[in-house]
Order: sequence, then structure tokens, then C-alpha cells
Amino acid sequence: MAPMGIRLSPLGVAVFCLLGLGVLYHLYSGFLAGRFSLFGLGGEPSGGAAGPAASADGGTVDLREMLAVSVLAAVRGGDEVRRVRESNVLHEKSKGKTREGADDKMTSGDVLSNRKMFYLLKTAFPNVQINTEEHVDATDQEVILWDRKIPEDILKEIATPQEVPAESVTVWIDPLDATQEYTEDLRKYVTTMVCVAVNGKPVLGVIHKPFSEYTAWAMVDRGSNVKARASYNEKTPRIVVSRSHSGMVKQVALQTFGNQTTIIPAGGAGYKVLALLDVPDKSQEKADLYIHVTYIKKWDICAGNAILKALGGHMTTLSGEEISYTGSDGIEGGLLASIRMNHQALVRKLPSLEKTGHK
Ligand SMILES: Nc1ncnc2c1ncn2[C@@H]1O[C@H](COP(=O)(O)O)[C@@H](OP(=O)(O)O)[C@H]1O
Ligand SMILES: [Mg+2]
Repeated sequence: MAPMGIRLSPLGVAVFCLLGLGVLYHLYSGFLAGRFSLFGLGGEPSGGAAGPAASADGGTVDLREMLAVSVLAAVRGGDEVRRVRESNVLHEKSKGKTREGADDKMTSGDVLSNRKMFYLLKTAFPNVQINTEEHVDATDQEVILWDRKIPEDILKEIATPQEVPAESVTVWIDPLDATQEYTEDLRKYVTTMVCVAVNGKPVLGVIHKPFSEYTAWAMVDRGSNVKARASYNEKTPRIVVSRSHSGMVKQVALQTFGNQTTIIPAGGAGYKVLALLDVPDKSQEKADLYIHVTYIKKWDICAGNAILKALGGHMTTLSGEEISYTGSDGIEGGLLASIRMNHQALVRKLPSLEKTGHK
């Protein structure tokens, strides 16, 4: 009942109730959306108003949002990588042997970075396929909510969203590239990487250097925060190659380009792609070509492939085939990466892997 002397209008009460409902809906919609994504993961909600960026029925995802989360994931993973290295307690172990018999190493830096990166992306995009280098322990789930903010530098380069079907997307995460060098405390080679492929084609890549806090990102046909250098030496190129999984790469490079060619042994596929670009980081060496001859995994190369492609460069097998980032984890045909060069002419110059004994 209304207080004495005050008469309530039924219309006023109805408007008031509707406004109240509107405010409640607004407050709780983000919270509920967050809960749905967590149920998708089977995880426990930890609160907060942020939610997933994709609808629960598969639907579409926005590649610009995927880029923002990929940058955040690479940086957060990098924080773990740095923290573990600085603690000097790496818990280094071997996951087994590579085909060539080298130790396939893993540390706490790999595992903790993998967990952060995976759950950040999985919480934001519950419906996309995510392939990571390290095993994700289902009993050790973490929910990391994205605040749905797209950084200014991305908004400046990429003015509009770009929706694609969630089912067409494959994400590749390398939580710690150059693990071998990480264990040797050769910090400059270490990167964290995220790549998004659509129908197997690499469309966006992020390479982050945790120890110099440098991040390169690019999206094909949309924009980037990194560019190619002004010139490259095609005749006697400086060639960056693996220092720990080299196979016959030095012989292949010298045989193809002559003894005047400079070979730069370096760790990490991310580091070697950055060596081809205009990167301000002082610890970064520069090269004209990146060649790899042994087996390699797609999380090692997808981000670099996307960035090179976005900047007009190429990454292919040694026989010039494009690499498809779906299905199997690895590629057999070696790797040739170049930018501002005649890539097909380089392919014709190189001997086939059969001749080098790698196939
Ligand atoms: N033959 C091989 N088999 C398995 N992984 C290989 C490989 N050659 C290179 N890689 C991986 O590719 C990345 C770059 O190698 P490199 O530093 O030798 O150029 C490293 O990734 P991770 O450090 O993420 O394991 C390395 O383990
Ligand atoms: Mg790697």
C-alpha cells in the first residue's frame, strides 16, 4: 500500500519495473556469458564481467579479437617464461628424442606458459580448435578471462572486425620456442608464439620476445606492427639456420649460394623469422634468408609464416609448396623463408631434400 497522501500511477510503476529489469539484464549478461564459456570447458568460474568472444553454438569468431587475445596470450605466456628462467629452477626434462636423436626438452617455463596461453585463448574462443606444443592437463584447468579490450595499436591498423566461421579456425601455440637455448640461458633466442589459420591458411601471427619485451604481430591483408627491411642480399645472402637441429643445412646453403655466403646459427624458429624483418630489438641478428632442412612442427613455424605472408614474404617447404596448418603436427619438406626476393627462383636453386639425405 502507498503511504498516506501519495498515489502511485500504474503506468509509472510499470515503467519503473521495466527500467529495473533492463539494468539487471545489463549487469548479468556479461556474467552469464562468462559462466557459459566455463561450462564449455568444464571449469570453475572465477567471477568477473568478461566473457567469451564466440557464441556457444560454434558460430563465428572475429579475427581482430583473436589477434588481440593472441597478443595478450603471448605476453602472459612470456611472463611465465621469464619468471621461471629468473628463478633458475627450470625442472628440465626430456620428452623423448627427435627423429635425428636430439633431446626434445621441456621445462617448467614451457608448461606454465602453455597453460596460461591455452586457457586465455580457450576461455575467449571456446569453439575453436587449439593445438599447443605441450600437453594440457585437464585436471589443472585455469580460467583466464579476457577483458574484451582491443589495444589501440591494433585498432589503429585494423579499423573493422572480420568474422569467420569458428569451425574454419585452427590456432597453433608455441609456449616457449628455443627451449634448448632457454636451458642454456641464451635468452635472446626465446619467443612465445600464437598463430591463427583459417581453412589451413596462416592469417595472423604473433611472435613475442619475453626477455626484451618486444612483440611483432601481423594479419594478412589487414595490418601489422612490423615491416620488412629496405633491402636484402639475394646473391650472397646471410642465411640464418638452426644451431641445435641443423642436419645438413650448412652444406645445403653453401652448395646453393657459394662459399661467400654467411651462415648464422641461431635458436628458435620465431627468432629466425624476426631476423628477416626490421626489428628494433638490439639483441636481434639480421639475415636475408631462413633455411631449415629437418622435420619441424607447425606451432614452430605458423606465426612466422603468417607474419611473412602479411608483409609480402613467403615461407614454403624447400620445394616451394605452401604449408597447410590443419591436420598433422609436423612437416617433412624443410623450410625456406624469404621476403622481398624472388622466392620461386630461390626454390629452383636449392637441391631437393632427397639429394641431401633428409628424405
Ligand atoms: N628435427 C626436429 N624435430 C623436432 N623439432 C624440431 C626439429 N628441428 C627443429 N625443431 C623445433 O623447432 C624449433 C626451432 O628449432 P631450432 O632452434 O633448432 O631452429 C624448436 O622448437 P621448441 O624450442 O619450441 O621445441 C625445435 O625444437
Ligand atoms: Mg618451438
